[in-house]
Amino acid sequence: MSFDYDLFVIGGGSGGVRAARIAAGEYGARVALAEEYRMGGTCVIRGCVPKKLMVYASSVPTMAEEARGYGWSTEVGRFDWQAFRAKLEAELNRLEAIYRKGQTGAGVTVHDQRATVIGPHEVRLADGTEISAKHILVAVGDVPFVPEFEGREHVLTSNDMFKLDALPRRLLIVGGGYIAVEFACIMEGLGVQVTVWNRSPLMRYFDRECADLVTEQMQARGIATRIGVTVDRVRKTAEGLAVTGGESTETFDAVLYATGRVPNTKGLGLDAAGIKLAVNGAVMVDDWSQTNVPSIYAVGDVTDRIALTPVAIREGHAFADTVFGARPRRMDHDLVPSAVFTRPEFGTCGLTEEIARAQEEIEVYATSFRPMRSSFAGSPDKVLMKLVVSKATRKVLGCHIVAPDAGEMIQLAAIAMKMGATKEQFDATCAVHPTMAEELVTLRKPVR
Ligand SMILES: Cc1cc2nc3c(=O)[nH]c(=O)nc-3n(C[C@H](O)[C@H](O)[C@H](O)COP(=O)(O)OP(=O)(O)OC[C@H]3O[C@@H](n4cnc5c(N)ncnc54)[C@H](O)[C@@H]3O)c2cc1C
Ligand SMILES: NC(=O)c1ccc[n+]([C@@H]2O[C@H](COP(=O)([O-])OP(=O)(O)OC[C@H]3O[C@@H](n4cnc5c(N)ncnc54)[C@H](O)[C@@H]3O)[C@@H](O)[C@H]2O)c1
Repeated sequence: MSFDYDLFVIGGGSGGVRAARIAAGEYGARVALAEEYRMGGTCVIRGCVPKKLMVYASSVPTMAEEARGYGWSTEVGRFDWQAFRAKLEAELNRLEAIYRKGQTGAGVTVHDQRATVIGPHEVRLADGTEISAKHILVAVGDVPFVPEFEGREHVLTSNDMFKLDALPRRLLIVGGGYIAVEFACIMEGLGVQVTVWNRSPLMRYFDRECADLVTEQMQARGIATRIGVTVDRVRKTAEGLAVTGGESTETFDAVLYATGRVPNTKGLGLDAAGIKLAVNGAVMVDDWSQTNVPSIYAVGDVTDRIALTPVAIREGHAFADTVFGARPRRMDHDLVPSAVFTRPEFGTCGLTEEIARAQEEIEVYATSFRPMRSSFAGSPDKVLMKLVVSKATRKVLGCHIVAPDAGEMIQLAAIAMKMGATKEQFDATCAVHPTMAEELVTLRKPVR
């Protein structure tokens, strides 16, 4: 049977572009890709990249404060959101062009429109064109989830945060995961009065001690938090958006919902093609990212495994190696490190103390202190370095860091953990002095 292409990729985000580029560029496959919005996907256009640039912008007042602590007579001045937004848009256009060039340069045919699946080897583009392919890769990502309540149409999602006409004076953020706490710190840094409402403690699935320290420091910076509350309704009034949760009503200029994301499979034709979906719409795949329909694979957030860009990229790459490169490779989802870009940052890899303790006997090594840099500047900020160690094997099961640049530090600690390093091997590594990270190799006695 002959097909128009060897591979048709639906979605030009982290997972899709990597798979398409490797299949076409390295293995010579005939590949087409459809993207309905902007090339690069969530990470490049409305996720990691613009978010991190906003993190940098929002960190400047803290830097200025610190500079004063070091003897500089500096004032931070006024933040110009319009100027920043114009630069951000130019940067995203530049990156989008690079991603597009990466595809066309590798020989991928790009269709700038929506595609849906109409059979095991067939897709239909929004303009009605039908295309056949030996393999189809579903890499459509996920979309913000906003629960049902009265006034839901008045709230924003993370997609809107990069395009605001003006910064709100008073912002309510609902949720307590990555997106909620990152935007809380960003907006506070940009001068917005921020309140966070969540039904459970912030960063619930993270190491409790670390999540609590990040929460305390967010509160110390002036971010108001209300835990154990859900929103009943949002009403537009002359003063702003009146939000009612439980007994009380407060008024804000904008409300951001960051209550998770759901797989983007609505209307994609997957059930009609016989593909098994989970209850939340996620595409069910095996370790090779293959669905129950052998010609159709899926990678990235749409599979609801670990929703991070480097994971989507590796799943896409492993798929291309396996199917087109005759190099069978599976993505290893164990010990994937990540960072929450709060202020201070929170880097994490492996098991939380709570999960590890439920599984086996452990020792916990931890230290919390005011680092030299902030202590000299007169800032109360504290850092926390923590190792969770198996009593039986001595392996470091979890490493959790709350500190400026914790994302950079956890990347390196994760290499040792992936190699199976024991606590004694961490200890055998000589410290770099004076640094914060040296504490990771000088934690002598367990605290628990
Ligand atoms: C605010 C925010 C911040 C984030 N920060 C980080 C971070 O700091 N670090 C990190 O690792 N991860 C971060 N993430 C998560 C990261 O962005 C995702 O894990 C990653 O983008 C997933 O890649 P993907 O290929 O699965 O999907 P996506 O990148 O979402 O790509 C899917 C693409 O498919 C397109 N599409 C969908 N349906 C169709 C269709 N039918 N036809 C054609 N095209 C279609 C979409 O337009 C989209 O471009 C963040 C996410 C958000 C929302
Ligand atoms: N730095 C990073 O790596 C980074 C940054 C942003 C996003 N991401 C990825 O994107 C994913 C999505 O982020 P997110 O913050 O939207 O989701 P999340 O799953 O991290 O957090 C969702 C939050 O919403 C709350 N919630 C869920 N349903 C609710 C409801 N019906 N009513 C009230 N509250 C509700 C949950 O209790 C939780 O606090 C993350 O899991 C992560 O994988 C990663």
